[in-house]
Amino acid sequence: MTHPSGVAPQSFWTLSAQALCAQLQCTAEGLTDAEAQARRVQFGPNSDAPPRAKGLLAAVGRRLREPLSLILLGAGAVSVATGDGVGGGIIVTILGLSIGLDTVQEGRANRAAEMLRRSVALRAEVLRGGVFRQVPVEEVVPGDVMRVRAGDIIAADALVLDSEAFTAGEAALTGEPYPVEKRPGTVTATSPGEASNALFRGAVAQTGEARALVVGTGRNTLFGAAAAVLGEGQEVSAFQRDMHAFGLITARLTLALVVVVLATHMLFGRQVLESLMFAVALAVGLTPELLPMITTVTLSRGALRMAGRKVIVKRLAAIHDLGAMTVLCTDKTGTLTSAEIALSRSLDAAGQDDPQAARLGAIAASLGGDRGALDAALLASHPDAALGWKMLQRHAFDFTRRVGSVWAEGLEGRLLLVKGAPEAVLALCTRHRVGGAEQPLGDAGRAQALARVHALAQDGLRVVAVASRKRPDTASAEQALTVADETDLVFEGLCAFADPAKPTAAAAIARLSAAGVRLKILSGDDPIVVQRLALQVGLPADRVLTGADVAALSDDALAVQVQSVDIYGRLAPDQKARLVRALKAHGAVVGFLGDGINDAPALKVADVGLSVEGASGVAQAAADMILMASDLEVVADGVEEGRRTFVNILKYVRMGASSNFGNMLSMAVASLFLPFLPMLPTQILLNNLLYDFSEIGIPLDTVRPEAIAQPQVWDMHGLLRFAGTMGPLSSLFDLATFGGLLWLFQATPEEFRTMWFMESMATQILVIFIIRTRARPWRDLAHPALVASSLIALLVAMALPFTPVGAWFGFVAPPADMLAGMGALVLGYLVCAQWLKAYALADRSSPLVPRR
Ligand SMILES: Nc1ncnc2c1ncn2[C@@H]1O[C@H](COP(=O)(O)OP(=O)(O)OP(=O)(O)O)[C@@H](O)[C@H]1O
Ligand SMILES: [Mg+2]
Repeated sequence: MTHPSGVAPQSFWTLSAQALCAQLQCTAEGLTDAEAQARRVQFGPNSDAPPRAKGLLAAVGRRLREPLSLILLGAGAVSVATGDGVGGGIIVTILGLSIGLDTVQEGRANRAAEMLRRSVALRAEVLRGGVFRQVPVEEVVPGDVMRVRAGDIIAADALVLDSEAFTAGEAALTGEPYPVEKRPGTVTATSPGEASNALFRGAVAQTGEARALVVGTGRNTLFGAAAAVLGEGQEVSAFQRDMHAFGLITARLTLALVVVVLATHMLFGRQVLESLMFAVALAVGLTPELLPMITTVTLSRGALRMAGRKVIVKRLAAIHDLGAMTVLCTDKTGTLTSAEIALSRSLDAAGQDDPQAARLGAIAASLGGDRGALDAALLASHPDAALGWKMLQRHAFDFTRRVGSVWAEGLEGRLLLVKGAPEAVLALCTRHRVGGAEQPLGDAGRAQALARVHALAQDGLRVVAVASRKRPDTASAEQALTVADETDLVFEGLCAFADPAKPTAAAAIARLSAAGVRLKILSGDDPIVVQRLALQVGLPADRVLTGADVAALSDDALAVQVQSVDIYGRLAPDQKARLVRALKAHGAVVGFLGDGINDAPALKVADVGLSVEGASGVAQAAADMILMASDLEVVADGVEEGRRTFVNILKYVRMGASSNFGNMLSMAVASLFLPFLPMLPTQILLNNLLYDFSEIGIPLDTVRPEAIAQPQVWDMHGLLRFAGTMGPLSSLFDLATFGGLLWLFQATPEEFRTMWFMESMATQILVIFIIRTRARPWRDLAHPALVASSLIALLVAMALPFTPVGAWFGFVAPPADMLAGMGALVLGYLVCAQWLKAYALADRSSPLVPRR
């Protein structure tokens, strides 16, 4: 078999199909399963990125290479070398345990998320063993015969074998702004822009259908990099940025603290190795090393729960964005309406009921239609309309001009059939058909026709106008149709479609609005139809903007208008995206829900792109989540899950920012004044491991409805306020502990360390039950898993000093009076924390919280 580089991707279109088949050792009949399998091995998966090492070993290796792990390993080795075998063993064991805990948890979470992602992976249709089958895009191999239809993203570089009205949008690849017609044939030009017989991976099929021979896959394609739309390469979300910023702050604080501690110890002439180990242990204690794991586990758990509620998450971080969403923009058809559009009336140019307009429309839909609902409804009304007709040329429906045409030959001779939005089509008509005869159409006639459209729209009917024209016989069938052909038309009549509101829509909108999510309709349809629908589903519809209005507004003016206007009609695809951008500019977190080719730009721009199963490939590729049922109820469910997920992540962050951080800080400070170390390095590491263990139940924790009633945004100020309140509280009790141990009980260094270990474990672990909720702890019970992980960790910490194992760590069994004192302090701390919590968690007045 020839290597892929045997086919020069730069100019494969200059070769014939036979020549390419010979090179690729295949036929135009496609591959068998066995051949495809072998080629998959030989050529690799059809994806942009080289497969990342995902094995267990790789995951462990990644963690071992982190600076803290390396330092710990070094510290362990030094301990062993200096004769402290037990100390070295403990360090390495603790490191191993914490890496193991992390890897297992995260690995499981990642696998679950990956399975979900795969279930909605884009598919391509290829000929295998003689029949067309849907396979994941990754499995397309050179030699496959692939079928591409309107709305698909083209999965591989391929040579067209046959095509029907097929056009492809290559704007992102070649820069050609308009869809280009693709048909079989020979091309001598080497420039890809002129390769009218070639399909390129990453282009978008706009209309029609084609079969093509795959010649290049994955990175062995002409525009491999530009085709990243197919892959999972994704921008960093606001949530990931915030998490990263938080990580950076803690890392800097940790580093500063460690340097200060180390320098001071040196200055005081303490033992170098011991001071170093102490500083390293502090750093380990301070680092929220579980944050990535907790985040991944919580998010993937959220993704699983969402899957149970019919939302499949493609990009995990988008779960948080969904919970933070303040505005949801949606397309109209299919989400607010049932999408089972049916033709309800066909009118002639004079407004009389007459099937001719629908019949002509059905011919055009049948010969050169898209996979949209309107064409489907036309076809359903006249299934046999196109019998005896054949298409010569077509000009693809253009969502910006809202006109499309087909040049067809049939019973009535050669006719150009044009259909589209009434105002657009009527503007191109100079005549209309009255009683079978063509008559001039003046401004008055056009106004009459538009008034009829208006009346139909008032009844909630969407209207499409149909026009025709004889094309001069001199025009050759080869000559492509252009905009210039769509002039001087004869207005044939109107087709009106019923597209009733979904019965569930109003309730779902009310639910979203109660949850702080404002809905806006961004439609390409007639503003009157959109407005009527808005009223039916309970949206304020007193003001409506059209595409023309939007185009006339400056960015600044638009940013103001979008705040108050919720209904938009006659929008072009890029205007949908512009509105989303305008909303984002004002700090809204914007979701977009849509299913069409015309929705893809807006889906990409939105913070959360939502699409529907069965939507066009471009829309699905641009989306972050796929709804398995096109229903706003499902979105509302997803929003809840997104918020629940975020609340749990925040619990972990808050824990780190208060008790844990406070304890480590107190220890660092104490080490400067005490004549001995307040805790041994191995004890700190153990402390940290047990604390980490206590928190692995957080992703499962329950969340009360009132905690997720409003959009959740990451609020750095709120977090600082929290840390600034709870941190000092923790330090206060640490001071009390130190003082009590030193002066009241005159504890030995060993007793001091043991007590301080026990006290800090108890406070750190137990405070989760206070922090996790705004309510009283006993009114909002934690999930059993969190209770279990916390209590187990606590039990181990409390029992250890009384066991022989404790002695390895340098613990001693403390006397009863010290224990009683400690119990009282822990209780006091928890009571104070509960009391201060209301202040620390006070509602922030963030500008991101939406108006109700
Ligand atoms: N296949 C078609 N043939 C003729 N006209 C069409 C066709 N598709 C769309 N149109 C016209 O273009 C307009 C905009 O298209 P469409 O309504 O699909 O946009 P949209 O933004 O997806 O709308 P919606 O919000 O209803 O989903 C339609 O109202 C109709 O007038
Ligand atoms: Mg639509």
